[in-house]
Amino acid sequence: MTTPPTAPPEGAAPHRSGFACFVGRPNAGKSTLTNAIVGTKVAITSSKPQTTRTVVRGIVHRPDAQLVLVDTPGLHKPRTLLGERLNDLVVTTWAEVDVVAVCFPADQKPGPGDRFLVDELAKVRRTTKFAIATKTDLVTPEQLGQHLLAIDRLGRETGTEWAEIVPVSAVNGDQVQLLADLLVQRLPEGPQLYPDGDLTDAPEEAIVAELIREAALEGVRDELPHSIAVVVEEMGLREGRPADKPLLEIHANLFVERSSQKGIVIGHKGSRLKEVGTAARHQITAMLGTPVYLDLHVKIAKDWQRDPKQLRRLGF
Ligand SMILES: Nc1nc2c(ncn2[C@@H]2O[C@H](COP(=O)(O)OP(=O)(O)OP(=O)(O)O)[C@@H](O)[C@H]2O)c(=O)[nH]1
Repeated sequence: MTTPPTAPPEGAAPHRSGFACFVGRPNAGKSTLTNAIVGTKVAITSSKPQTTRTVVRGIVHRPDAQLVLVDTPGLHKPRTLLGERLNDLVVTTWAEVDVVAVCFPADQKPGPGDRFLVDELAKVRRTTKFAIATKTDLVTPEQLGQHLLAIDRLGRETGTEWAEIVPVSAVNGDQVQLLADLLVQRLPEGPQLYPDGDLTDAPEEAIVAELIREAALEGVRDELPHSIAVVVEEMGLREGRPADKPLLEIHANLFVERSSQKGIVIGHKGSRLKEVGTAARHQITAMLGTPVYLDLHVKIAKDWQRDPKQLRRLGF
């Protein structure tokens, strides 16, 4: 029997591929760790990731594996129905990835916010859970020991089984490679999900556009399966705001193909567009950590999916 050309050489470890996501309180060190694992160039793909509600933050390409790091919006104690629905969305995403890694900064004791997050995570049965003690360079070995014990305790108290508890410092690179290896070990066998070259610098505009598109598709996916495109026209911090009260101002256009679709997106007297705006705003705020002013306009780009010029304009 001949071996198919795609099979790994005999004795070689099988190629693995899959998704992991870092979660944790604001400032836990998630982005810095992502950068450390992926390399200096954090990447995002233009193609749609397999999981629907996530944004690809970076891709680790290795001969033996492809590890795709995705972002989910932050989890918050829900005060409103929308808040609850956003949290449900996060939990759904956790169920779609292979590993969720909770970051606990070593210079802070795990608190009620961490417990809430871990409690929610515990509901996601199948996904592998890692605990990461981040910023280990900021504490003494004794303090780190206490921290690891606290993480272990939190796991037991919430019924969460940590597959690994890994201390890392993204700043001095300590244990970052080990963490990458441990994550890869938990990925299923599978081919590369993205081509090697499929990386560009991560523009926050792309993330924002994707979040708006997701919000706009919510509930109308069947009616408008692929007809919505979003382009962020302008995005920047509003000038003249105090440093501790930044406001991210975003102007975006939502393109549909026909006027009937415009009606669906806008809704009765604009009610639906308002909901879309609110949901997107919450998502963007949760993702980027800055309060957002979002200005959304719906436009028709006739049959954009069939028009190469329009497609380019819309970033495809
Ligand atoms: N000393 C030290 N500082 C770190 C380390 N990792 C991150 N930091 C710092 O901690 C702060 C927060 O790091 P981020 O990576 O932005 O944290 P984050 O979890 O992505 O934050 P949000 O985007 O707010 O959720 C930054 O000032 C980092 O420089 C580390 O390993 N050691």
